[in-house]
Amino acid sequence: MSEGKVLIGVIGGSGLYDPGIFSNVKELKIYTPYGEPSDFVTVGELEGRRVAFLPRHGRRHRIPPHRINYRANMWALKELGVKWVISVSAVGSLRMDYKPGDFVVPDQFIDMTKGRDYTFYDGPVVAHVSMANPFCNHLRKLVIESARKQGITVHERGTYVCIEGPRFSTRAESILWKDVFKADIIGMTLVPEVNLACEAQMCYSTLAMVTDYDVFADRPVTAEEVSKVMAENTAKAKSLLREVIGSLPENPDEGECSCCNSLKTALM
Ligand SMILES: CSC[C@H]1O[C@H](OP(=O)(O)O)[C@H](O)[C@@H]1O
Ligand SMILES: Nc1ncnc2[nH]cnc12
Repeated sequence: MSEGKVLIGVIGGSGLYDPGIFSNVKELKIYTPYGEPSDFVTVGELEGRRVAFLPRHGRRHRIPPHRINYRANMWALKELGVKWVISVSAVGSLRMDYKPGDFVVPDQFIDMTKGRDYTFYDGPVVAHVSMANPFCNHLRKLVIESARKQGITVHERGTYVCIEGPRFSTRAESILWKDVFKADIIGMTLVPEVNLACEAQMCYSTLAMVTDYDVFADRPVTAEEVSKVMAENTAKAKSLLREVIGSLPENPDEGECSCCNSLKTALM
């Protein structure tokens, strides 16, 4: 396979620190204007495509959600030529019918984070990207179809509420997210990854794995529980990634969509 652009990027979340399914693997240290990404980027081949993998918490899960250098991570993927980003995340469920072990492909988010670096456009160039449809619909559809093909339980929609962390929610907060905000799933890492992808004009979809019922349910969630359920389900996540990656176009010009032009109407 020719060296060249890497069109597909995978960001691994809690429990997914190593793709383990690539061949001809190389590890790249990438320097960015924002400092270091969370780890080396592993570039390899899968289903005839060149794919880059980056664990957002670092391989040994050393970086908490509020300390992740999201700008460096997204810059590194863009620098490699990535057009499609599939981000894998562990999430809590805010509804009983989204069960631990199920997958969700969110279509909306609510941002409850407090102090992250949200933009590549800190001035003097200013951009206001649209977040009306924050995820790439083409990529979402591919992820959903791939899950169905593999017989994996997947929920086609969901609003992800992103909290600052690293603590889990109080019971009062959890009930607020669920009953007032009407969010479906909860995590700590979607923002600002999703909006930086948009600013970088990359297509972005999240493959969220439900690891627990959030604390509105009777039992408080623990990090141990999240890791256990994630570990039980990483094989499913990997085979789903293989299916999605194999179904992406080999030619980058195929599948052009509005994500690739998000700056057209955003710059001041
Ligand atoms: C280990 S529990 C909380 C942790 O898991 C999720 O991370 P990720 O989205 O990277 O899988 C959640 O957002 C928290 O960061
Ligand atoms: N219940 C929860 N709250 C926040 N982040 C999570 N990640 C996984 N489960 C979570």
